Amino acid sequence: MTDPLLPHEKGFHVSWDQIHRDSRALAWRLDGKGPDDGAWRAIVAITRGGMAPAMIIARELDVRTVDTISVKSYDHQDRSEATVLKAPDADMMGDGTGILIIDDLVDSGKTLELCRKLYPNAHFATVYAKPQGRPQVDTFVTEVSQDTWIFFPWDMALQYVQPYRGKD
Ligand SMILES: O=P(O)(O)OC[C@H]1O[C@H](OP(=O)(O)OP(=O)(O)O)[C@H](O)[C@@H]1O
Ligand code: HPA
Ligand SMILES: [Mg+2]
Repeated sequence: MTDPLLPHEKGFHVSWDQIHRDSRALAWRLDGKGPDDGAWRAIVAITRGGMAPAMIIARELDVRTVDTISVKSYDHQDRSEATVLKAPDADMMGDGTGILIIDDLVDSGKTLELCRKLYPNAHFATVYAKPQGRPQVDTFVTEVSQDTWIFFPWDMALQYVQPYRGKD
């Protein structure tokens, strides 16, 4: 059966400019919300997707200590069990108090659920959120429907498209 939806109707395509603006908006929401006079002790990016937003947020909030947690949950668009491939510095993390953990998006919530078990007092923030994962995220900017696939600029390239009326 042919799919009734055009590609652009199934996907939410995010440009570099938009991820920059949305990551800045997330930073401004997080500003002054840390436990220590409003300051955050460190930012931890969930690799790989959280790295670009985390860099932008670290710059906006003037946080110089940035670490990573490597979590793998998907092979392309297929979900698998979330596993930690590399943990951040244990002494710095403690139970997560004062740590801002950033990802590009929350979908099923499995990635953040795993990170929350490890660092229960950290603050979890994502740029985008789908409804199923919302309970796992403390702060986000934009919600999209569960059946929308978000395409990030690092996974895309500019290419020619047929005019709309040229399609059959
Ligand atoms: O809420 P969930 O259902 O767990 O999905 C969200 C996670 O999935 C993607 O990462 P992925 O594991 O594909 O790795 P990547 O960031 O390296 O692309 C995305 O960047 C989030 O980290
Ligand atoms: O919608 C998505 N887009 C990109 N990566 C993802 N990983 C889980 N969900 C998504
Ligand atoms: Mg990821």
